[in-house]
Amino acid sequence: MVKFTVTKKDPVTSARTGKLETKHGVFETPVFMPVGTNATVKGLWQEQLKELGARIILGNAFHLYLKPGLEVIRSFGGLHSFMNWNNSILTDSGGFQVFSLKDKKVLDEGVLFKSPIDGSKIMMTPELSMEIQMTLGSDIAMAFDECVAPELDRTYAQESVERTTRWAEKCLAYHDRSQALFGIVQGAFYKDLREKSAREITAMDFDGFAVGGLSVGEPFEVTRDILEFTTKLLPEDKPRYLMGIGTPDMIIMAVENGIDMFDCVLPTRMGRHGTALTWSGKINLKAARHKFSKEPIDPECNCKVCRSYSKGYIYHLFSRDELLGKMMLSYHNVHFLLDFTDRLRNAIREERFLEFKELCTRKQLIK
Ligand SMILES: CC#C[C@H]1NC(N)=Nc2cc3[nH]c(NC)nc3cc21
Repeated sequence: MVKFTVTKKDPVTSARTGKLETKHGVFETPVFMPVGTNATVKGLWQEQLKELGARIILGNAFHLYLKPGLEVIRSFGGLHSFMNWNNSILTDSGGFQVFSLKDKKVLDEGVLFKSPIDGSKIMMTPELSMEIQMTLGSDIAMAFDECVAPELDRTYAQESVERTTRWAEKCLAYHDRSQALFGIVQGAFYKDLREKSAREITAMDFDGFAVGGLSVGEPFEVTRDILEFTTKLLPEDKPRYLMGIGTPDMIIMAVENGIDMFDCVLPTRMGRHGTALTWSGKINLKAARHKFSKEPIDPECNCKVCRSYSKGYIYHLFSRDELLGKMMLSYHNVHFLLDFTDRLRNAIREERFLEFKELCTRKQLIK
């Protein structure tokens, strides 16, 4: 179970702060959750995540079911002890991952696909997704949903919303509630389908609600419009989670619309490719202009990388494709987003949210 309380509401916007308690600790929201798909946040080890202040990370039912598999996870007594992480974990259900596989078949009982690891046939069902997540022992599990490409026609989008609702009912019927269970609202970019999905999913006994299927390449204004519409349909007293977002402009927009939780692979993915997030925007550490720079990545950042290493050194590491360069930028970017979210939370608490948003606009962190 999770205990969620709203602790402060912004007087002007839907932004709020909250407190979320799981059996692995208490943390404040809005919260950024680093993604640790294969039981690792790529490029950082758990002590570094802890020192950066990460209080909850993501795992993934689909990936962990394929490898190392449930037998190994069971033998370690769950994901927390397997990866030696004693803060909170949210596991995704696999819905999004199976959706991205090319040769899959969506049936009423679930999704039939070939394992990308050994080609074996697997039927991922709502029940199997729940079994996997209960075995992982995460603090928060996600319902198994059908993810569709947003450009799909309305007819299929409607069928998919109906399937996601039926699968949500199966998840609730099967789950033993040994962990919190969140429902996921779908409906692509159709407001009437978003309303239908929100009405059906929030009528069920979930501990929190996620909005899926946004920030998949659509214009920012479309994301904002659909998110504003959908979030208003979610109960105020339960956590609201926007899946898969994590750039400063998306975070500000999501929080302004009442979102409490968000996750994104971007900080570590961008880190591995040489891009750093800074308080004056993104910089590419592979650019030759940094070759002789004695400066830190970001003079406004107090992370260990910015306190000890120069852009010139990191440029050199990337020029030799050295592992350490990727690790340093991943560390810095995760720190940046956790620090950004901390400052955002403080701004809401002190009724300075719009001031903070204005500061981010001036710094060209957001549009
Ligand atoms: C359609 C849909 C949907 C959501 N369903 C589940 N189970 N997980 C997700 C993970 C995501 N990551 C990103 N990144 C952009 N978007 C996501 C959306 C979902």
